[in-house]
Amino acid sequence: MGSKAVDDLIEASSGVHFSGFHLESTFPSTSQAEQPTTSATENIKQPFVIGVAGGAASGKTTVCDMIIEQLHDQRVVLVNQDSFYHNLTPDELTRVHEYNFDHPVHSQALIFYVAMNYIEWKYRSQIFSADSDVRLARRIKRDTVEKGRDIGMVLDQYSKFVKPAFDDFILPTKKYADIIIPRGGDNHVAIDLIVQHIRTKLGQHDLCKIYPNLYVIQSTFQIRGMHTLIRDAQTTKHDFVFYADRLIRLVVEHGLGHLPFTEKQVNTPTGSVYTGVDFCKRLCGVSVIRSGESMENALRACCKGIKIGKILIHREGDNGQQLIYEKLPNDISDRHVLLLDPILGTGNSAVQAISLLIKKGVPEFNIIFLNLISAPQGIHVVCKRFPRVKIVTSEIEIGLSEDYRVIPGMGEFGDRYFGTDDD
Ligand SMILES: Nc1nc2c(ncn2[C@@H]2O[C@H](COP(=O)(O)OP(=O)(O)OP(=O)(O)O)[C@@H](O)[C@H]2O)c(=O)[nH]1
Ligand SMILES: O=P(O)(O)OC[C@H]1O[C@H](OP(=O)(O)OP(=O)(O)O)[C@H](O)[C@@H]1O
Ligand SMILES: O=c1cc[nH]c(=O)[nH]1
Repeated sequence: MGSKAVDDLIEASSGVHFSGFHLESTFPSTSQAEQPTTSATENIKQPFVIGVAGGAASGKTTVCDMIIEQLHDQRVVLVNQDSFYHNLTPDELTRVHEYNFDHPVHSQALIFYVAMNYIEWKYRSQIFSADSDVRLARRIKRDTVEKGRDIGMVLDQYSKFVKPAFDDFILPTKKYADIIIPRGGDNHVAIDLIVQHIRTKLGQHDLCKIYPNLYVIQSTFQIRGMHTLIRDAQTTKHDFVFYADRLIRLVVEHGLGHLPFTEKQVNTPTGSVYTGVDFCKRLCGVSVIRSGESMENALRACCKGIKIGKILIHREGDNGQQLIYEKLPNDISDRHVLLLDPILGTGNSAVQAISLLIKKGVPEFNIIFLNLISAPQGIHVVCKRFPRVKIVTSEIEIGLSEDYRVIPGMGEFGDRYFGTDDD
């Protein structure tokens, strides 16, 4: 079963097993997402499988592609039954028009067909286009125009194999469907609802429940307004810096709130005693050059005279992370470290930076990583590897694009903040 679909599935989910019907991947189940645990690595092994069925050319692939595109989540993959056909023997190839591709027994897709009927799916969805005429018309068009087949053969195959197989194997499964999508890819409302549902199941909205060390600052319309401005491609550099600075200041203040404190009493001018707390003394900042440097002023404005170290990581594509430069306080291992970088994308830069801090003797639980926006992928990577590092962010994103840009994101933060973009 070394098909590309299975390879994609294995590649997309680290630690995946594919044996028989048992898939093990990194998808969190809802029940797990609802129960925070202390070990973030323990609770993310359950697969979430959606079975999709429907007549030939009803739009299954189209709908699945649309859902996957909207989800922007590398954890979501399509396992297409078409990838599981047996190779035809030379004898079968000579009589290919007599071969019933639509009968499940003639392909390894049988296991999926059986699974569809007998396994207790997390969720079954079924797609039916408005009627069989539409499907037949689409099939004729696809097979003659795209595959160059003769129309007589297409109709012959339809009446001999496609229609009976639909009646025998597909239509009876309709009663098990949780959702029926009329009009396939044209049904944007149904697709949008399914996308929202999967997002919830994947915990994209609620990563804080999976990872107790992830803190997203409480959103207000002011904060949403600032995000709207910095994400808008039309925003001028001047405004981008102004609103990014405002947001950074909020994130920094929130991050400082996670430092330990000691109780302190003071006498007020009225002669009364006020019982409060004393700020944590042993701390420093570390900025990831260069975007992280945009957060230094806010940290200095909040913590008078704070020491700030620097780390430069060179990034080539997704994998070429390389530590180029570091200058850190000598006594960093005795300090709480506020790690500064406005963007958490794949998490590779953050992993490099945090690994260096740990190598320098900083305890993992003394590191607070401050950023403006975080992609779920980066959160998973950092939280799994360093479950005791705190991440403070102002918004969680939808995901990453194929070239590892944060989506919806705000483009190249460093270029927009420091004015080195082309415009
Ligand atoms: N107009 C229109 N065409 C669609 C729609 N959905 C799918 N199609 C077209 O119908 C054809 C078949 O769609 P697919 O998504 O490949 O259907 P499928 O159910 O995966 O097909 P099989 O793999 O043959 O079972 C393609 O040429 C699509 O472009 C739709 O909602 N409206
Ligand atoms: O999570 P990752 O996928 O590693 O991406 C995040 C990194 O990308 C950005 O820097 P960038 O490489 O754009 O450099 P810059 O700060 O110099 O603009 C950001 O400041 C992070 O360091
Ligand atoms: O989307 C991204 C990803 C990395 N760095 C950025 O500035 N933006």
